[in-house]
Amino acid sequence: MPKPYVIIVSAASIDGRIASKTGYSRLSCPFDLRRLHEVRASVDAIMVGANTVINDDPSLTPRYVKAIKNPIRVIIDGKLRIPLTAKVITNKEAPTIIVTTEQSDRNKTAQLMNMGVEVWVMGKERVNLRDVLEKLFTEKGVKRVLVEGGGHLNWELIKEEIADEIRLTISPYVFGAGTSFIEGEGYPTTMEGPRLRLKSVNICECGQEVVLDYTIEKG
Ligand SMILES: NC(=O)c1ccc[n+]([C@@H]2O[C@H](COP(=O)([O-])OP(=O)(O)OC[C@H]3O[C@@H](n4cnc5c(N)ncnc54)[C@H](O)[C@@H]3O)[C@@H](O)[C@H]2O)c1
Ligand SMILES: Nc1nc(=O)c(N)c(NC[C@H](O)[C@H](O)[C@H](O)COP(=O)(O)O)[nH]1
Repeated sequence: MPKPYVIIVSAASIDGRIASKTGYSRLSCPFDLRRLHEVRASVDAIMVGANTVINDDPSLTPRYVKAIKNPIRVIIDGKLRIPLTAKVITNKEAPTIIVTTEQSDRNKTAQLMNMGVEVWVMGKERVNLRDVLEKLFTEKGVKRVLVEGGGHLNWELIKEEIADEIRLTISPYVFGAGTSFIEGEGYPTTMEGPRLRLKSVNICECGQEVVLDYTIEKG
């Protein structure tokens, strides 16, 4: 089945953390944020996990650049934990789809739908991310997806061999603990994980951050 091209973009400390142990996650400099918004403007959908919405309350709009359209916001939230006050729900600048499972509260589903949000139930206990991408492709015409984390969602997309490209900015900070860029049960050796191919390395305009771009080899 066809699926969209999937790019994961994050910023990490030099020890690979995208958030500290207290959930602090502002790592990108203004130049890097602008670069992130350029990617937002180039995609049809932006996907994040529930914890990223709960922690950061992002708008997920490409507002730092001139964009032709606002991409669809796709929130993966197996138990419908995100608050009804989240900007992805209350801010109507872009459509939002929340993807959940049969575990979620039906009342909350109804409330969300009343608030103009599309809710997709796609799985008994876990959302099947490949199905979500195929549905986005076939029903919404989504050809390119930007994934903005967090670590657990990133892991699932890597594990399921769904991600096509990784753009990781290394910022000049150390957290020593917290959420890793890719956070899951992990691979025992380099043999089990995906093979990455370096596409480009750039020093950010701020002079302190390094932007790594890797494609993920298939098969
Ligand atoms: N620095 C950065 O670039 C950056 C980017 C994004 C997020 N963050 C930070 O990362 C942290 C969040 O990361 P995280 O790893 O804790 O969470 P996450 O954002 O990856 O969300 C994980 C949650 O999403 C839901 N989910 C994901 N996949 C699912 C599936 N297949 N089925 C059902 N539900 C699913 C579940 O509720 C799960 O608990 C936050 O602190 C945020 O600030 C940093
Ligand atoms: N590339 C990147 N660098 C960061 O330093 C950071 N914190 C994120 N995090 C991604 C996550 O989705 C955030 O919540 C949004 O970056 C905030 O999104 P808004 O500007 O509010 O739309 N991403």
